[in-house]
Amino acid sequence: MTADTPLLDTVATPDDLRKLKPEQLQQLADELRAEVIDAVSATGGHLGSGLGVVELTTAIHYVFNTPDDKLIWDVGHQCYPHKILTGRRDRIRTLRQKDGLSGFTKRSESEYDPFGAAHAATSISAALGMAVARDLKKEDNRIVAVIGDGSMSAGMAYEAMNNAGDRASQLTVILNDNDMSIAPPVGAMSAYLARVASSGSYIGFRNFAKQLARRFPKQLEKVAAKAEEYGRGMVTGGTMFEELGFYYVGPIDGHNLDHLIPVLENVREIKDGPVLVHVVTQKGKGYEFAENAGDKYHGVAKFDVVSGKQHKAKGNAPSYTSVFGDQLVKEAARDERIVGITAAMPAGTGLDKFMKAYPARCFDVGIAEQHAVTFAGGLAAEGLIPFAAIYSTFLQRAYDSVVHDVALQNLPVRFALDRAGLVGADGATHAGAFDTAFLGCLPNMVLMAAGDEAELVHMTHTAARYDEHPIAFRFPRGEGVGVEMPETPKFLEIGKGRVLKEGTKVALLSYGGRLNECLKAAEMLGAKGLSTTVADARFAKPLDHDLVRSLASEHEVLLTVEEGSEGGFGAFVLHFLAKDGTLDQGLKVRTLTLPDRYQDQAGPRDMYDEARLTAEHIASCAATLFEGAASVAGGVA
Ligand SMILES: Cc1ncc(C[n+]2csc(CCOP(=O)(O)OP(=O)(O)O)c2C)c(N)n1
Ligand SMILES: CC(=O)[C@@H](O)[C@H](O)COP(=O)(O)O
Ligand SMILES: [Mg+2]
Repeated sequence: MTADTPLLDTVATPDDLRKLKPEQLQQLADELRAEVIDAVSATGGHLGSGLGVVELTTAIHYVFNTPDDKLIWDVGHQCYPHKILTGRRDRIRTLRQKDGLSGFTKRSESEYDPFGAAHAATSISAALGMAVARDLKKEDNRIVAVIGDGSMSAGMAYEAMNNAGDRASQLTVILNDNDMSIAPPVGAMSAYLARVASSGSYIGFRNFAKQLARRFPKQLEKVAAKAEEYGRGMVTGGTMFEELGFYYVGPIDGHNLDHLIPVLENVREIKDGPVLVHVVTQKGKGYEFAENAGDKYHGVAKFDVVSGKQHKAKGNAPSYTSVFGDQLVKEAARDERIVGITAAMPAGTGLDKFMKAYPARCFDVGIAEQHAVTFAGGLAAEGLIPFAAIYSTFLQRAYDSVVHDVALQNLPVRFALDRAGLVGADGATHAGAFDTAFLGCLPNMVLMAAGDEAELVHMTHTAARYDEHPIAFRFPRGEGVGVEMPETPKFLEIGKGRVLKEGTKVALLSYGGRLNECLKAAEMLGAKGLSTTVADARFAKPLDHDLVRSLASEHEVLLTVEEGSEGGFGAFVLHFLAKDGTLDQGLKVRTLTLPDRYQDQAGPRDMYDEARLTAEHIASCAATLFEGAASVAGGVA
């Protein structure tokens, strides 16, 4: 450890923290901040959000009796200071690495993480569930949820507040308002919070304590309470939360421990009903390079602490994200009906380029995937050509919108599904594992997966011109494989794959980003005398029946290979072969998919190795089958 942290060195758990005097807490917070910066400089990860909640984390653990009192972080990307204070400091430099600490809160990791997260806006619902469970069990602990202003743009937060505001259960929601999401925040709610935060000076804790004394424990008369509510609303602007049934407190300077601690101490005494504490913080606080950066160092590579310079590896090929973003801009120049939609991820999805080129045609709807999809449905219904660019994992949020609002009505929404397959350091919560399985069962959907970055150009072009059905195309995180890029994009024939290499004994049928591994596996098999065909299915739906049939009938072994879960492409191929009668003729067929479990974070290569989806594993599976074994050791069933 390089940071000088004499006080922090005495704090292994919140119990130690609670033995400190209040006047020692700022020093502790300063040391904690230095430790976070130092650790993340060595691991990379989410930095700005954690730096912004150093004082808040310190204050919460000081005031609340964690882990008996339950602390639930929304998303969990800001939880590194929390991990350091809750017995995990000795492993903090293993963050996001194989066998190391998760980058998010995780139940299996610590009793101080009562609810796992990584997707936004789950905290209030989970906290309310815990509060109600506590009441039913007649226990007496406190439940605290911390949610960011960006995550407050998600519908689930309001569904939860609507439910909580109607109940008498103790629940504290801390709104951590740093006026930032991943990108600058958007929407009317964000504007409202900005107005509240700037509407007057931060509420002093003395003033606040007086308010509390007036309201608790003796309930005010209904009319008097109403009057007080509106009076406070005019001063602080928190009326909206009050209308939802929350007792609103704030805004409070979230970096001022002298304010935070007494306010939280008072809030801790409130035993009836939900309270919302609005704290204002600065993302990246205390590290000038983060404070000054446009993205506030939301997510960083390893970096040099003194210069702030990140060690970003120079790619050998363009990233899939940038290939998609560039091609969409080209398509948009040709057809002004093309519009783009992102749910708070303009840079991550590559739509930032489109947004810059066509600001009036690009919509950041906030962290609202469900709305994004139905909104795209509305655009499509009126004849526009919407591209909903959403990470595979976040589309999970929007499943009914895809089914009910798009597929069932056969509206030609284009889904650009980035981060398909394993993503590395973000681990299981962010793996794009399931989209082929959950989209492929829907009538009307057309599904494509890009085998390389040139294919992604063609698929973006194809999606832009195809309007018979909703169409989704998936592509991996990170850089492409380095293939030559096409000068002119092609319109791909719907439901037709291609053969890249012809052989006679083994057929490898790839769907998506494992294509290059299949080509390498074919070389390995060739060296063993097993002549191998490699085909790229391009489409999971409609499936290329002629291609599948010919691969099945002209080879002794057929492997399907995909970066997706069971129940996806391989299952569709097997289903077709079974219906077609081809399976009755002695073909040896295996479906290579991600394993049927959630894989912890590691480098992507290691994760694919563990999933047995590298060239070596593919070749070994085929060779073993060819030699007559029924399955491959380790269990590709
Ligand atoms: C459902 C979902 N959509 C998108 C994301 C990606 N994402 C992670 S953090 C984040 C911004 C969160 O902003 P906020 O809650 O204000 O936290 P801050 O980083 O500002 O502390 C987004 C969009 C996600 N984790 N979950
Ligand atoms: C916490 C979160 O959901 C995002 O910050 C995510 O980690 C970004 O992932 P990418 O780095 O793949 O864009
Ligand atoms: Mg924020």
